Amino acid sequence: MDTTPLIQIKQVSKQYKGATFLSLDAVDLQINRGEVYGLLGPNGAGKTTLISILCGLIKPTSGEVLISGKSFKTDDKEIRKTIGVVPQEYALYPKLTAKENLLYFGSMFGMKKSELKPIVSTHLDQLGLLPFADKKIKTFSGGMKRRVNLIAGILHNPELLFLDEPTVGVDVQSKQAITTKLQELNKAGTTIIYTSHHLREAQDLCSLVGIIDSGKIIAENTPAKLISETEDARNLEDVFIELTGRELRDYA
Ligand SMILES: Nc1ncnc2c1ncn2[C@@H]1O[C@H](COP(=O)(O)OP(=O)(O)OP(=O)(O)O)[C@@H](O)[C@H]1O
Repeated sequence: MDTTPLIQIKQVSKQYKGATFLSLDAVDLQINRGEVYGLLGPNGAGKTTLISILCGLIKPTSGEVLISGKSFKTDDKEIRKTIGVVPQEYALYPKLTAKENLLYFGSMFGMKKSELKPIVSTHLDQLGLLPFADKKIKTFSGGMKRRVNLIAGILHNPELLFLDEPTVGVDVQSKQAITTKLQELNKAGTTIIYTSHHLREAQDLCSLVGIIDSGKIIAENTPAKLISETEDARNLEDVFIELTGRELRDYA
């Protein structure tokens, strides 16, 4: 069995061009296979920045990221085959149907149409979307688009899946369909790293939680340990407020 940590983040910092501050400040993190890791933090904490670096979308200013011991600097293509990315913004074409979108995204992973068709149908079915497979995305609700967005990231059965707020702005039914699907993927062996502002959801879903604030990881543990080790905390929201404070985090 491969005992190399799936993700190693060593002293990763990020200062965007023109910025006067660090969006990530010397982050060290190690994530093992099989985890559902929730990256939680207030607005502007650095969650999207960290996840974007981990999936190779942007480069850190300094520090090192290793995925299965490999670096994007030398093994970019190889790493990309093993990861799936579900971004915060929809990556879907509104004028194409759900099925057409998914066949297109699957082809980007080098998958053949004949191979893709049954995979697309299975995922659409499991997420309650099979009756809408041939309808254009522009007619879909937010929750339906989020579910198609998720499928687009998992067609190639990635070993490691990154999701940036996969349940933002969806109704309870869609939220449940998405979290159930994530649990099934994890059971089947996919390691999941995701960001969310839904702390109740993260408490139920995550095996490990990292709380990030001002570009630094300020706490990391299982949800149960974080709750039991924080005085008077009844849930993850209490822990979050205790660690990050009540002050509003508006930024522009
Ligand atoms: N492209 C960019 N250029 C300059 N600054 C940026 C850029 N993207 C993000 N930032 C800044 O970096 C900091 C971290 O932003 P990031 O989007 O990673 O936070 P977040 O935790 O994902 O926030 P949210 O919960 O609001 O999505 C913020 O101060 C943000 O303004």
